[in-house]
Amino acid sequence: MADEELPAGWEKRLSRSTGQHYYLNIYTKESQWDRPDKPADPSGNGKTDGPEEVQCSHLLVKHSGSRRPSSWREENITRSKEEALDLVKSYREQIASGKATFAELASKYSDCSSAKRGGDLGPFSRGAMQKPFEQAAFALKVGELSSPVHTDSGIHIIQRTA
Ligand SMILES: Cn1nc(-c2ccccc2)cc1C(=O)N[C@H](Cc1nc2ccccc2[nH]1)C(=O)O
Repeated sequence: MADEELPAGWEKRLSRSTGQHYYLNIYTKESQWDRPDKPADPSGNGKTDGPEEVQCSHLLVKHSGSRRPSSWREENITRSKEEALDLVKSYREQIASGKATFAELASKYSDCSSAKRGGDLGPFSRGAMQKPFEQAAFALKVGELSSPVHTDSGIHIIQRTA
């Protein structure tokens, strides 16, 4: 069945990381997960809610409940969520205390394929990543390290780099 016409001013986009569709207001570049039922507001509210785009690195520790409990490091990931959280806290402590750099630990221990780039995900705008990750990333100042962030992929530490 043909996809129903979208109200004027909206574009349907596909999120690279979640595989879900989201909707972009072509005037304000704001995005939303819910399908719009009225034309996009061209004026927006005039206020910008922080940056349009951020760049982040992350270190992901997957667990048995992850959406895809497999990675370049381990074909079948069986650790529990609690064990994953303990690991994430330990990595965060090593980075925060200067014992290791973010890139050193991400390239060795991250269960995301971005490990090969020291965890760098490149720049992304709202709507591109799973919501909990997006909310945490856009709340960080440049250089700041997040607390552990839970998504369907596992448990992340995020560092905003730009
Ligand atoms: C969103 N993304 N970008 C890359 C990436 C980016 C740059 C270079 C190589 C890979 C990999 C991924 C990705 O979804 N990886 C998944 C794990 C994952 N899930 C995420 C959820 C949010 C943000 C990053 C995430 N990474 C995987 O490898 O199973």
